[in-house]
Amino acid sequence: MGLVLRWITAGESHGPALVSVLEGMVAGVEVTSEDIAAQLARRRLGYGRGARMKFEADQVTVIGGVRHGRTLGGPVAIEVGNTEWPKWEQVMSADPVDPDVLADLARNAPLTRPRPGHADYSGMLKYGFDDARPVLERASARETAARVAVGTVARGFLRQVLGVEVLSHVVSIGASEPYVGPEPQPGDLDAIDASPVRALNSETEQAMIAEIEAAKRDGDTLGGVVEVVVHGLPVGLGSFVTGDSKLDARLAAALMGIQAIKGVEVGDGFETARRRGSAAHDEIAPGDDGIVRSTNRAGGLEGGMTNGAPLRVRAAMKPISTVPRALSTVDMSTGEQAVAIHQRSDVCAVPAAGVVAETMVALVLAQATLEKFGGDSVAETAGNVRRYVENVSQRPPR
Ligand SMILES: Cc1cc2nc3c(=O)[nH]c(=O)nc-3n(C[C@H](O)[C@H](O)[C@H](O)COP(=O)(O)O)c2cc1C
Ligand SMILES: C=C(O[C@@H]1CC(C(=O)O)=C[C@@H](OP(=O)(O)O)[C@H]1O)C(=O)O
Repeated sequence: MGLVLRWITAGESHGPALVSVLEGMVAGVEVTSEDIAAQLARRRLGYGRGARMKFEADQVTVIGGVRHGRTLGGPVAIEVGNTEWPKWEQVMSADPVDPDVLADLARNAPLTRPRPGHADYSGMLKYGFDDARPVLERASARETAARVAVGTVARGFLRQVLGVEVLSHVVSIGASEPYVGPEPQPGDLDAIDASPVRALNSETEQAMIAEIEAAKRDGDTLGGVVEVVVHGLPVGLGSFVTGDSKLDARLAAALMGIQAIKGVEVGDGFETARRRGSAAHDEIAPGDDGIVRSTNRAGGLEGGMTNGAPLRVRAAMKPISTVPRALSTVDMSTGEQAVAIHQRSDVCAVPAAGVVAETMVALVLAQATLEKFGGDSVAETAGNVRRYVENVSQRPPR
């Protein structure tokens, strides 16, 4: 399947910068460096993040594809500078480094003890490295900053052509009781962002904070579950005709592509598998203004297509792999039992993962929107959307 919208990132966690390119975006999407910086700032927040979030800043430079606050139709390229770079210049230099300096670096900071739960072990074997540095630098979730940068353009596009906002909230952290209640509305996003754990209500928020505090005290780490919700999508994004055009498949792949995401649920997900069919689907009834459904167990997706109900997908994040209470491993240079390195790390990054999950959903939805409606400018795509929405009849025949 040829994809009309593509994105790619490059860069290492402690390199000079991360870069991302978004190809296939129409002209006329309103986006500024401030908009990108604001999304990057949301990704840095959250109770339980580690020291690096405090002393490092994301420096945004739009390299191409945008002029006077609007996209031009060509590839959009964004750089997110790592302000920590001066301290890492020798360790991460792209050019050969003096062999004595290199030997010194290896002696003082040998990364020969792969950390369980990270890419270290398989990456060292696969690429033939005797050191985990070249693996962890790219495997690090620092890379998600570059995704959030181009995702800001996708969010602007969705807002302008479909009038939708992509939002998320944290459902649970560790063993905290999952949030149960009405799904968030676009107007709730500011309040969610103001919550230190991006929770929808204060009761779940307190339970989540308590979980993080307890894990921190025990030298441990946590994962959790986030939910992404989009209201107001038109019917028919994605398709049932092939497996790889199904929107649920594409959303799942995009969410699973986020570091540490180990499970994805669409709508009621795994809970649906426990129900009988009569209590698992969303019955259809005629309403005054088109058809109505009294439930949304499917999370707005049937047959790989949006069905007009709010889109609702969840992603489960495993606990942070770099556990302060060091895990057992093997020193690859000696073959001896050892403990994994721990210098610093997040206790919990679930609130940040929610912002990254929003980003991935926004990118996939922008891709599916461009596939269905085409166009080279916001005006053209929005016009195509308007004609379709006017013509598509959701009314049952009378
Ligand atoms: C926003 C975010 C922040 C993360 N921060 C850390 C961290 O500080 N320490 C850590 O060990 N893992 C962190 N991770 C997870 C690892 O990057 C990830 O588990 C690792 O690269 C292995 O990949 P996998 O879990 O997808 O198999 C973070 C993930 C995300 C999404
Ligand atoms: C830098 C970010 O996240 C990092 C993701 C990460 C990991 O292993 O994934 C490990 C930590 O970095 P370090 O090992 O340098 O302390 C996090 O701070 C970021 O999100 O901007």
